[in-house]
Amino acid sequence: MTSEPLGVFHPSGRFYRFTILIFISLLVLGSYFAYDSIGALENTLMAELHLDRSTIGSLYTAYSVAAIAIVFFGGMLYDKLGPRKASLLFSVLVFLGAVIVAVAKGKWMLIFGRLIFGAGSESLIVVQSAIISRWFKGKEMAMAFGIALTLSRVGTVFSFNTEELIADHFHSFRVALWAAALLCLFSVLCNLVFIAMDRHGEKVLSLQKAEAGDKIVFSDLKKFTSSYWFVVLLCVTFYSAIFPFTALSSDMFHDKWGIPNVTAMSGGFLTKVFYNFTHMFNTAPGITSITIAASMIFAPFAGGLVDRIGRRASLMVVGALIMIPAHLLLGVTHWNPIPMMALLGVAFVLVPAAMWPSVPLVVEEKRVGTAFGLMTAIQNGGLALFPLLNGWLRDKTGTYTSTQIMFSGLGAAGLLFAFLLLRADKRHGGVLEAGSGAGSRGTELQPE
Ligand SMILES: N[C@@H](Cc1c[nH]cn1)C(=O)NCC(=O)O
Repeated sequence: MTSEPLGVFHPSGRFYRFTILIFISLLVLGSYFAYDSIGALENTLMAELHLDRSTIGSLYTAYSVAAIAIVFFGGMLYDKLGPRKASLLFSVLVFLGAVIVAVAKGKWMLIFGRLIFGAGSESLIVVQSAIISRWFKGKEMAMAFGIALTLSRVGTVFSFNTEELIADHFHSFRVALWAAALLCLFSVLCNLVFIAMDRHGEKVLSLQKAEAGDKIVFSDLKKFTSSYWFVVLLCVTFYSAIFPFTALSSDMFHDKWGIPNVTAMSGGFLTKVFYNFTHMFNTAPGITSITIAASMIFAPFAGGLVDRIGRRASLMVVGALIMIPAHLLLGVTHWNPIPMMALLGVAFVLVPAAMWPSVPLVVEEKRVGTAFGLMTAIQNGGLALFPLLNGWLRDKTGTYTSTQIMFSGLGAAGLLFAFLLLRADKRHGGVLEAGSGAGSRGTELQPE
């Protein structure tokens, strides 16, 4: 009997797998754009809505508080709906939250919008991680995470480089916030394509029904090894020194170095966008986005490298180490900030590329959902606290020196956790340091 050749677009093939990856990545494009639209528009928002920096920080805090609550209590919802319906529900929440932010008349409505937005957005990111693990298990997993990060970062980089421009061009910051909401709607449409492809793939490949992504199963907590906990601790310290920093860094570049928010340029809107991108190093939000652009460009290559050489814990050590001088020099010197932002960019390439794909390697397969959910909840604890502290310290002291020392300290704590991870991984057989072929999925791991 001759077997039918499988088409190029068969769910078991690479082409199908990577196409589905594109849509699962675009699922969060809008939310990444909208997440940082606050940071990108901070000077305009502060002027137009009479907000202080602590309030800008509190908009990030509201996002993370909602995220922590939903990740802990949203488990039942996942159980009932499954990730496809849940992803749809959460992407609609993201869109709704972005709309509320766009129409908000003052601080409290903005905070309410960010709460709704955060509840949807972080859950969507966890579903995304669980789906990537499911489609790329034992395949190009770190590279897949890298590609997903790249497409997410496109949202962030565009946010920092177009939002002020949109507000400036249309003489209204609301148009810029509506642009963010529209992009969230685009992500809802991408979600529909992903759902169709995932359902088809599941049927054709007789895949196990997709499990709930992020339900926290409390009895699982004591089953996790120290390697997992060190990854989580590094995650919270590392990201607390990145996103809360970028939330206000455009203001720092404007305030401390006098760098403008948009380039003075006449012409049509698209000409201005193009000019702004090509002169990214001349604007405060553009300089903020250097770090993110580095991660956007290099994440898939770093992921491919991690798949091949392993050395995940060592790369996390290097990334955390680089962060310490980069933040410190931004705080205590008046040197050109671009090289420091580039250094932070290197850290932002290395650590996420090695960290997120490490999770499925250090926990048992059936606990991957819990592991990602818990890590996201704890990460958001830092993302809730540090933007507030950043804004508060800046408002109190009148400079960003103390906040930069704080971020540098977070880098030092991250370095300590990365070293402890390296040591714990040695004890657990070096699964994180192993390259392709040599690494196991850690199913034999036992709690200490
Ligand atoms: N939990 C997110 C936070 C975020 C940033 N922008 C939108 N949400 C996260 O940490 N994602 C991983 C990453 O490296 O961006």
